[in-house]
This record gives sequence, C-alpha cells and structure tokens, in this order.
Amino acid sequence: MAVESWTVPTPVKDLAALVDEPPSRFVQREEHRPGSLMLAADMPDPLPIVDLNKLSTADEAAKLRSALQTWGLFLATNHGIDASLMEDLMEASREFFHQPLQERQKYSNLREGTRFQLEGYGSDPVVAQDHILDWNDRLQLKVEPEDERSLAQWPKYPESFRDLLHEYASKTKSMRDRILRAMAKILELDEEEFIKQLGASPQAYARFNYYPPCPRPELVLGIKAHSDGPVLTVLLVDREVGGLQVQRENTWFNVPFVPHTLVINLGDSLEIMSNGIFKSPVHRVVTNAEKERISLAMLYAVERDNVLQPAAGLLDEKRPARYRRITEADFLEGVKEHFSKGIRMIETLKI
Ligand SMILES: O=C(O)CCC(=O)C(=O)O
Ligand SMILES: [Fe+2]
Repeated sequence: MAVESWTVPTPVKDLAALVDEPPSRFVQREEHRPGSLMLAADMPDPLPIVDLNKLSTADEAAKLRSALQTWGLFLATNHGIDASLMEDLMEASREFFHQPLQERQKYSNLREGTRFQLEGYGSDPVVAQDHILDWNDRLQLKVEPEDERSLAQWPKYPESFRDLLHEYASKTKSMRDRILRAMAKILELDEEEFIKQLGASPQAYARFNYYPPCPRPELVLGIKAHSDGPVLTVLLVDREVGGLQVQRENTWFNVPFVPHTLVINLGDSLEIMSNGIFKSPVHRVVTNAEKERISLAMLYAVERDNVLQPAAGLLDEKRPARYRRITEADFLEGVKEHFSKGIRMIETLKI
C-alpha cells in the first residue's frame, strides 16, 4: 500500500553536498546519537565466521547455533559466490549512485510526486512532521518471485547492473536455502521445515544502501536502530568503510568487515518461526565525515499470504508459543508503520 509523504525529500547525497550541518530533521535525540564513534566496543569474542561448506559437521553446526542464539548474526565464508561478482556488483551500484540526480530520479520511489512505494530509488517517506530521517538513500528492487520483477525499475546504467544483480540474486537464494536447512537441523526439525514455511512463492528484495559522508556524524544515524522484519538478510558490506553496529545487552558493537565474507542477519520472522530460540538482532549504521559507504541487503521473506508462527515441532505443554500468529501481509504493514517510530513490530506479538 502506498504511504502519503509529507514532503518530497531530496536524496541525502544531494543535500549533503549543500550543507555544513545536517538539517534538524536528521538530528537524532540525544539518547539515540552514536556518541563518540570510538565508544562503540569491538566484539568481546570474535563474531563467528561460519564455513558454509562445513555446515554438516558438528563443529560448524555448534558455531552456527551459538551465533544464532547470541548475536543473531554471523559472517559466512565459502558461500560459493565469486569475489569478482561481489566486487563488480558493488562497483555497478556505486556507479548508479554517482549519476546526476536527474538520472537517479528516473527510478524514484515516489509516484505522482508524493506517494511512496517500496520499490525504487530515494529516501524513506516522511510520514510525520517529527519523524527523524536516516542519513542514507536507497535503491530497493523486488527480486523474488522472479516473475514479479518490475524490470522498468531496474537501472539501465551501468549496463552490467541487471545481469550482475540477476546472477548474484540466484546465488544468494540458494544460500538462503542452505542456511535455512542448517537452522532447522540444529533445532532437530525436519530439514525442510523453514523452507516449507516460506511458501510456494516467497518474496525477496534487494536493498542497495548509500551513505554519503556526513559533516557531523555524531548527530545522525545512517539507519536508525531496527531489526529486519523478514526471515533472513544476506548483507554485502562495503569492503573499506565500516559503520554497521549490533546491539547486545545495551552495548553497541562494531561488526567487523572482512572482504568477501557475507554478513548473515537473522530476521524477526525467523525469530518467530524458531519460537524465540534464535534472536533477530537490533542493529544500526553510523556514518563518518570522510567516506561514503555502500551496502547491499538481500532480504528474504515468506510468501505474502502465509501465516508467521512458531514451528509446531518446537511447541509442547512446557514450551508454549511465545508469539501471536500473524499473516505476512499484516506483519509487513506493521513493520513499516512501527519503523519510523523506532518500535520493533515483533515486540507487539510477544505473548
Ligand atoms: O548498511 C548496512 O550495513 C546495514 C543495512 C541494514 O541494516 C538494512 O538495510 O536493513
Ligand atoms: Fe537491517
């Protein structure tokens, strides 16, 4: 459903070129500010690096289980995606974001000037006058089901963009399935349990995030604290510029970036499906004054008509459901509505 926007936002990239100070609409309330960037702690124990080729071994499965129960995210290596494909796709998206405004606006996420839709290029809709905006622009494209792609929204420039995204998306989709099978196995469920819960035509979006440098990074957030609503996010982060942080026990930790590894981030839907055994992490992105940063999040969700609920095999008298059932369509609406207010939709479903 389209949301009416209060104002037509200028992409942050173009705004950043004009100002010495972030406009007040971007300035976070004191308690949400990144603080001194140095204060965010490095991880107490290294974030687990899981070798996807070894998921059938007990050691690797134990590492994955511990990562999912504590951080809710891990780094994946041996994921089967060529380093050159990852680099070429990041470079192509950088070229897209570097085009003049007029070219980028051809893919705008606003219809008739003000009606916001999920797909396309731009910033978040300004849904309330007191809504604090994120210091980023994004290009969001539906990639699954494949026959629902609106190719008109896929950039024509650079020419390689569409083929690269197509190839990358087919690889990350099979990664999704490998990881979901390993997760079901860890919980002693049928290996296909979570894949079945995705339904016959599950949805996926590619979200390219562009964070321009910010003259006062201590005042703004690239993306405010949130957890991802869908089942699983496969995140390709900038290989040179950090910024992603994950929260644990009220402390923010810098997520390390290791070239050519992918960050796998569990989403709220899977927290529900695992009845809370696996955690969907709260994370955010901080900016810096010197360098732009790019990331690509592949967000994997269930089919729109499906119901999100804990797997039956995890429930019994001693372990009742910890989340209310909800249709995916209602859940997504709720996530959108709650995000701008900084509230996690999943909190509203807890029993
Ligand atoms: O840019 C990043 O590293 C994270 C992006 C993110 O959290 C998101 O797109 O949901
Ligand atoms: Fe996220």
